[in-house]
Amino acid sequence: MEMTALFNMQRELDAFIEGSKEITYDVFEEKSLALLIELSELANETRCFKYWSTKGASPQPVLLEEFVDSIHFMLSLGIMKGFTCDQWQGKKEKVKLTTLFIDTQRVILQFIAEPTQAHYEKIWQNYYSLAYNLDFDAAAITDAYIQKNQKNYERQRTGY
Ligand SMILES: O=c1ccn([C@H]2C[C@H](O)[C@@H](COP(=O)(O)OP(=O)(O)OP(=O)(O)O)O2)c(=O)[nH]1
Repeated sequence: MEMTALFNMQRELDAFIEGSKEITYDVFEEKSLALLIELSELANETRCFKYWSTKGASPQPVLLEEFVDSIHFMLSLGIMKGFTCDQWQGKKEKVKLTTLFIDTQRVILQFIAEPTQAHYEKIWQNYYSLAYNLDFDAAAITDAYIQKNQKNYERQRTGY
């Protein structure tokens, strides 16, 4: 998946948010924690680990919105550190979701401890697997990203 357009949209959104909230300090840790939380919110909506319950996953649009919140913070962290992901690729392999969520938490924590391009790419690969295992295709992700990106502007404008 081609990512240049999304990186550009994210750069503009970040500048808008940081301007409107007058952010003058380094928010790398804040964005990193936000990413971990968005990942957990997605896991929670899939309910994949809730062996104690018979209730199923939330509807696909709910999962997709949680997913693209993570994508916002992934793009944003890359922009902060000068890292890219020109072609988003990964494995097309059905795996156990719970294991994949834990592994993704692990690679995010690795990146936070040591923010390198290699660690950054590893997170993108995990998110590719998440997308594949949750049946999101490139077009659906792009559409949902654009929609949430617009919503984020509206929220800033309405004093969120
Ligand atoms: O510098 C930033 C800060 C935030 N966001 C975006 C990412 C995400 O899409 C949204 C924050 O997530 P969410 O919408 O879940 O925010 P929340 O404050 O947790 O929402 P709620 O109060 O509805 O739970 O803001 C950015 O893109 N760049």
